[in-house]
Amino acid sequence: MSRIRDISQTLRPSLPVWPGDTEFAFDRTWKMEDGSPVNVGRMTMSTHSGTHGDAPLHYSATAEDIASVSLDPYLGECLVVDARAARGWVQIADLPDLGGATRVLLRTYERFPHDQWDSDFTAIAAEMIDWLAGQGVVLIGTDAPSVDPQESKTMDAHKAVLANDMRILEGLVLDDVPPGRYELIALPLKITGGDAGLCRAVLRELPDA
Ligand SMILES: Nc1ccccc1C(=O)C[C@H](N)C(=O)O
Ligand SMILES: [Zn+2]
Ligand SMILES: [Zn+2]
Repeated sequence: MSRIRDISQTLRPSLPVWPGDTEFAFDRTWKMEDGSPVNVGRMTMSTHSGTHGDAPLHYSATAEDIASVSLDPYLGECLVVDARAARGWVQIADLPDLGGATRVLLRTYERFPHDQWDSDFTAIAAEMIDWLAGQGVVLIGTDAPSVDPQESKTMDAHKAVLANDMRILEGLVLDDVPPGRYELIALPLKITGGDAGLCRAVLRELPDA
């Protein structure tokens, strides 16, 4: 059985979220301790909390919601890239030979900031998004909470993703993942009207070529 690497954040009440966004909350509405035959919980959270996939609707008011997008980009072979040397933005020069990979996941953190919000995360240069699209890349993933800087108002990287009809994964946890090729499985929740979908993202080792 090939090894599975969980590259997802854990949803919990102390989960750091985008400044001003909805805090993650979970409580139990049916309790066995109260005589219910089952335990049932409910969650309150932002669509962009934790590890998630953006829908085109997030950055274009007339584009597809997360329930409508094809699942193909979120399933299949990917390349994990160690981009920790990038400063401020990941640029084309920070990339290795992609070897034809169509899904690229970028590690920018030495250690993922599980316990505090990082406003100064490494974004992705829009020119690099365009270049990746030219290389046939259909999905870009990052351990950062966004492909654009936190204070961005122009959302250049998201707009480049839209122009190239690519897909995005954000909030991945890649600390212990050696660079290289893996099978990506990261299916966003199917939410009508959703501007993003929570993912349980995993990587599976590929059989030896
Ligand atoms: N929660 C937010 C609230 C307002 C503005 C951005 C966010 C984000 O989470 C960024 C998002 N993950 C993005 O796709 O860039
Ligand atoms: Zn997002
Ligand atoms: Zn985004």
